[in-house]
Amino acid sequence: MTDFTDEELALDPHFADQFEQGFRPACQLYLISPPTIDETFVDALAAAFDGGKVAAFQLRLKGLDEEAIAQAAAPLQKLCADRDVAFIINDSAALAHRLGADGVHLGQGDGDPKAARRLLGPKVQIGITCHDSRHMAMEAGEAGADYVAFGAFYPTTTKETTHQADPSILGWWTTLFELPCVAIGGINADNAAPLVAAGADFLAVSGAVWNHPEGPKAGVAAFAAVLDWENEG
Ligand SMILES: Cc1ncc(COP(=O)(O)OP(=O)(O)O)c(N)n1
Ligand SMILES: Cc1ncsc1CCOP(=O)(O)O
Ligand SMILES: [Mg+2]
Repeated sequence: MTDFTDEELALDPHFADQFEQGFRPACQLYLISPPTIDETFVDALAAAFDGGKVAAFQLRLKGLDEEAIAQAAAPLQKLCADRDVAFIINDSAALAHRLGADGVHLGQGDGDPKAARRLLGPKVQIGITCHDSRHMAMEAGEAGADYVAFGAFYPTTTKETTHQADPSILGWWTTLFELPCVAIGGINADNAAPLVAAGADFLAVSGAVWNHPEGPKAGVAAFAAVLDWENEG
């Protein structure tokens, strides 16, 4: 891995190209599936979409083989297409390619982003986990990612996490780079405001929606308090 010096951070031509003071769209919701689902989940997902504007949905099913995920994906991918929500596959560029998904999310151990780009072409979104690392985020940008994901910002029971991110990394990223950044980890409607204020382009959320006491529609609707949905037209 390359180590970037402070001078390189300031002068790297690739990143300098991305530096713009222009328009940045308002922060949006990026919904992540529960780690396990059953055949009724498509109804829960439709209810979640009824709660407010969801920009992207990630199918994140842990411990299932590719065939089982592909089967589960079909009705969910159709619903996303009908509701104009980007359909993102977790972990596997090969599966995203097979399904014709709108994107893939890759962790640091989920394969080479450049190989994923070669497989998926320029139109499919590639997101990369960068934990709390500025270095990983810049490498992801250089490798051609469409977004970088930082986290976990808050304690979560959805995934065992070993990295804790501070909101300042979002401010640092958005000041320097145009490439969107995603905040993830234990985010709910009550603790999201500092992440939005720091510059998160997307809030990636699972438990706050699926475990909301009044159901997923209310879980999504609760984010209206922190996301500028009214101004989006
Ligand atoms: C938007 C987003 N950000 C981070 C992750 C975590 O990815 P990874 O580190 O590969 O861990 P798993 O999700 O695979 O357990 C994510 N899925 N989505
Ligand atoms: C997948 C993932 N990666 C880092 S934290 C996390 C879990 C996100 O789920 P929740 O919003 O329930 O904390
Ligand atoms: Mg992964």
